[in-house]
Amino acid sequence: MASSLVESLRFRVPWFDSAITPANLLLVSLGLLTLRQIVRLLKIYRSSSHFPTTFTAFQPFVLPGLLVPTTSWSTGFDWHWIRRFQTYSNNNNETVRLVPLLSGIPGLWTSNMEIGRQIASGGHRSSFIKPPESNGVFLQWGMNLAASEGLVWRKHRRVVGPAFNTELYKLVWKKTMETYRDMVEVEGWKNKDVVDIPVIQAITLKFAFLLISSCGFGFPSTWDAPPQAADGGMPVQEALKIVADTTILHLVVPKWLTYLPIQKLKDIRISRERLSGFMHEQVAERKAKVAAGDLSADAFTMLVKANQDESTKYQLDDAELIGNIFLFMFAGHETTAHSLAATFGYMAIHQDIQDEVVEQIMSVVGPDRDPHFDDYSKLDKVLAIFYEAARMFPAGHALIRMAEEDTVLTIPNPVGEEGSQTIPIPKGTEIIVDMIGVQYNPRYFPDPHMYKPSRWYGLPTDSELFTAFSVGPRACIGRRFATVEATCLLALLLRDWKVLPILRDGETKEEWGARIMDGRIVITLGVSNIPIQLVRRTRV
Ligand code: HEM
Repeated sequence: MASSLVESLRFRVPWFDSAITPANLLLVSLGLLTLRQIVRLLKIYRSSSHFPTTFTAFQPFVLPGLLVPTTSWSTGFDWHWIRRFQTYSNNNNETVRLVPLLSGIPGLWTSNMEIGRQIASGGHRSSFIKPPESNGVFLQWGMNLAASEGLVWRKHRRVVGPAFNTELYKLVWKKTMETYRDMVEVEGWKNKDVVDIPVIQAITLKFAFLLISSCGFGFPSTWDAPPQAADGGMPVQEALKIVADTTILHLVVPKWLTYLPIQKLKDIRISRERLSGFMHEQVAERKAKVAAGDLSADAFTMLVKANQDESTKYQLDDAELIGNIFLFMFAGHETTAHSLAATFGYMAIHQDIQDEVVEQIMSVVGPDRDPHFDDYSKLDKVLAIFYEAARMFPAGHALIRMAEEDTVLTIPNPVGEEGSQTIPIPKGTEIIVDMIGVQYNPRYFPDPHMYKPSRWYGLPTDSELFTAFSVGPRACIGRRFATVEATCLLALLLRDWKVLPILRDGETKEEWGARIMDGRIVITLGVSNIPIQLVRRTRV
């Protein structure tokens, strides 16, 4: 059939033979692909016409949109933070369609968590997946829980799930206490009554890093510089720090550049080589220890144990085990540190809330004894100040998904109207659960712009009413790790110190708050640099 068509064309079109060149075939194929893409985009565009449209120059989160700041005509990577009070209220809808005119594809952005639940809560049968291109940052060490989908995700979840257990959380509690004491000693706060901290993030980032190092990787870690390696090479703790700090750089720097005699670039390669060798040795060592029943409670050992306990069909290989351990570093380090920093910022502004929380710490723990892991669930006001800061600055600010097949969404009617509507969603539609939009949605939070930890008082610790860790099977597996660490650190620090803002001349606390408590997105959402002062509390 095809050959007779070619023959008849050859007969009727004299220049036919000379027209079939590789270049022309390539052009025609490209044309057909472009046409297919246009038809697909039109289908997505038409099907989402249910929602109000915001036009923009570029799609955010994708080059060149990533490089263009948010302005009135363009949505940069932080547009959902900058326009958090306008996007949904101006459109009178909890979901909007963002249509890029110059580059990118149209996408839906929603601030409604019932829609979010349908899209992002996952499980292995979901019609929505994370677009593969959004997983680059997670995939530098091996397949893992966050980057996988479907049955592969289920396999990872079966092994990773049991590693997050009470023994691990007790270890987090213990290491938080040790690290706090170590920090006070090394920073020289022990003999001071007033400590000025120009950027609290320098402290919280280091703290969260050491906690992941010790409780995730099982590395001995101290607030002081890491001990020198016996072989004179780069200490593994230092290698881990460089790896954590250069994640993005490693994605964009070509490998050959890391062979140039520029120390910073060389370090990217050397730290990775050092850690890779070390981690493979560690897997072997831990397998032997687990087999001998010699267990420590860090997530790495627990992961190896959970893997050994699985039937062979579901076991992860060494690269996948290592991929998951590094995932804990990427997913759990900055997120926890930023949320802690925001908590300190709000404590500095709200002395009344700080006093109320210290009262609870005193009544549960008392003035002198070490807090116990059993105190965790009783310190609900301490957890609440962390939750409320994490609500106002949700570190995981956007859950990006794509429809893997033609499907439907149930859209709840506006507040005050019963019922919902079902709308079709064609394959390929990108939907973003705007976690900033969700956390500032008045449907869920009256006065969403106000810091009110009392919203969370008395809430069971794992309640899904708190949504900044996401919800459902695909919610944050490190939630309890983060909240146990935060509760213990805040209880210790607030019991010893009063947190105050470092004000400029003539500045009020409110002005300080307006100047300082602004969002900054570098992969995760955090607050801009927060300067605080600690003043030792006098005990009566
Ligand atoms: C305040 C701190 C944290 C916040 C706000 C946070 C937030 C989130 C959110 C919103 C998700 C869902 C992402 C998505 O579906 O696209 C997530 C997933 C995840 N988080 Fe966290 N996280 C925090 C701390 C941690 C910690 C401490 C760890 C590990 C020790 C961790 C490990 C993970 C992992 C492994 C996933 C992927 C789960 C899966 O795909 O099944 N997170 N986190």
